[in-house]
Amino acid sequence: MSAAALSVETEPRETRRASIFRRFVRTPSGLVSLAIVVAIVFVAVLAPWLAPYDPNFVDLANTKAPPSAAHLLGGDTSGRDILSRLIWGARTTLVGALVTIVTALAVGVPAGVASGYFGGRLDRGSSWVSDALQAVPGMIILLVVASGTRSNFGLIMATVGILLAPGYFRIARSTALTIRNEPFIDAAWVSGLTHPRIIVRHVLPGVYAPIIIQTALAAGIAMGIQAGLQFLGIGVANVPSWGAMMAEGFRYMLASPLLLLWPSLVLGVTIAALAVMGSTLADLVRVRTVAPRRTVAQANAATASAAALEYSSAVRIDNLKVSYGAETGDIEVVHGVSLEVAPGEVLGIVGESGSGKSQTVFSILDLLPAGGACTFDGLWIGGKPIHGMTRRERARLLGTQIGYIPQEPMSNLDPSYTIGHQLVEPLRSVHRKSRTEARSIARAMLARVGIADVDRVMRAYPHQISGGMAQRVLIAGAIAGRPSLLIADEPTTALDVTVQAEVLELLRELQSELGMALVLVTHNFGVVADICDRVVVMRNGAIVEVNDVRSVFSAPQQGYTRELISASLDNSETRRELDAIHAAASREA
Ligand SMILES: Nc1ncnc2c1ncn2[C@@H]1O[C@H](COP(=O)(O)OP(=O)(O)OP(=O)(O)O)[C@@H](O)[C@H]1O
Repeated sequence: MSAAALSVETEPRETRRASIFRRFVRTPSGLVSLAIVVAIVFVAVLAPWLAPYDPNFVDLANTKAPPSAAHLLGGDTSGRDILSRLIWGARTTLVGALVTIVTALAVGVPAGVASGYFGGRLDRGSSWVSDALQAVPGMIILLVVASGTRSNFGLIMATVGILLAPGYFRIARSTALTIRNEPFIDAAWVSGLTHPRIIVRHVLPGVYAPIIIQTALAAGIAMGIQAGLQFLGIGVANVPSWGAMMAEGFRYMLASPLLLLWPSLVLGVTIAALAVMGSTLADLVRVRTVAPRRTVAQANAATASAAALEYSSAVRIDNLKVSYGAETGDIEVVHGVSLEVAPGEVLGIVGESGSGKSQTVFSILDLLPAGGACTFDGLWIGGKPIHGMTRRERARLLGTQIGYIPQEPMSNLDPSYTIGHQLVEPLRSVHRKSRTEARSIARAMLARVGIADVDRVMRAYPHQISGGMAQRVLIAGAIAGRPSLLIADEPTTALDVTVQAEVLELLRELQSELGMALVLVTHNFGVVADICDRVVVMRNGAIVEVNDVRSVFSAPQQGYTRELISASLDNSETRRELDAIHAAASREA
């Protein structure tokens, strides 16, 4: 591992946002639409200074007058200056759209994010409400609200916001659902972050781009609805509005077509500019869409019959059973597994694919996939009984007492944040360190796991570092809280052969230096021989053999264990072989 692996230049988050803005204004459609929207906002804000006349000032000599030097757009049917009314109408239109958007955002986004993130009954309930809202006839609701509130325009526009909220709900829900299933969310949870913090730090940044796009489009829709209502005569008569001007123009369309043309033109151009702005942004912003992986499941309450005894073990689980619901009934995939790891001991859990290794450690971590449920007679972590604890209490052990190193390093890091941020955040929120202290611990941890160029890695985004480096970063994060138990689920499987040896060596060093118990899930007996004190062999969801490593190799009790050992040693490199490969590679370099 060297700093050379960090060849790509680092690009801070702000720079990326700035580059989207630059690309947006470089496209002709982006530049023109933005210029129009900014101009309308400018006119609305400065209406009292820009309007040449009072918008309600009646000059009978100016009735239906054509454009002139004194009245650039002419006069309306009451002799009021059309330009002044259009300028003030911009203000009414923008304020109305703002009320709608703020309401729709405030209702739709939190509900959508919570629904997608937490799922379950909350999701079903909120989705039902959202579908119901979409099914109601909006115009009738608006007319009822208008008559019931004596045309209170603020309330009417807020009602439009509620009717538009399902659009925001759907976008926020689907984005949160996608992000929720990313491994880095589980990794954040395992590092001890709370749900609100994960939502704010990891989910909302993914939601904001599609929401901005939706807002541009919804603002146009809100203006259209507002004009439609004003066209029907809903609104305050002495407040100039584009919709009311259109209604008046419509009545005199044949005799004085300009009366209809001006308000239609400004409304049409504004809505079109917002629509173009939204679609240009949508083209530029790449919204992450990743296939769902796994979600945290509700573990069944333990059928804990064991007394609340304390043990001196780092972890002990008795009679673990894991099952998944299927149409034909529950399918049990782990059948009564019991194991115990002493403080400072390294236990390997080995077995072929599908033997139940990951399900066993996920049960200990309370991270079973959706649909999975586990029962056990007792679970103790750090000697303390865990059965009977709430999920929240169990979650507090993650990142403090238990560290977790996942299989795929890259997908367990949030691509939107720098490595430094992802290491510092749990230290600040879980371990209550100050920013400076957290940064210095993160730097020290990175140096400890063998990262040469700590400063650059702190500033780098996950895609700018290699897989081996990402795994070192995750190891640094897992040990930062000084856990007494470290669980590593095939931590080297996704890495190059040469890097695998280095990462194993690092794990071994850290384990003995920090005196942690280590549970290492692997399918490779070479890894077991290299690092473990004791090994549990699993097959078809059950333990078939438990022994110390020396005995397992010298006198395996089961034919299955013998097969696994010979398959591992035939097909894959032991660490010594890996070391030899690595040494040769270094000599050549
Ligand atoms: N989400 C799920 N739904 C249903 N069954 C599952 C699910 N996840 C795992 N299983 C089943 O549980 C059993 C044990 O899987 P587990 O992931 O623990 O295997 P493993 O030994 O860790 O394998 P690998 O080395 O491939 O990760 C398998 O039969 C698998 O099909």
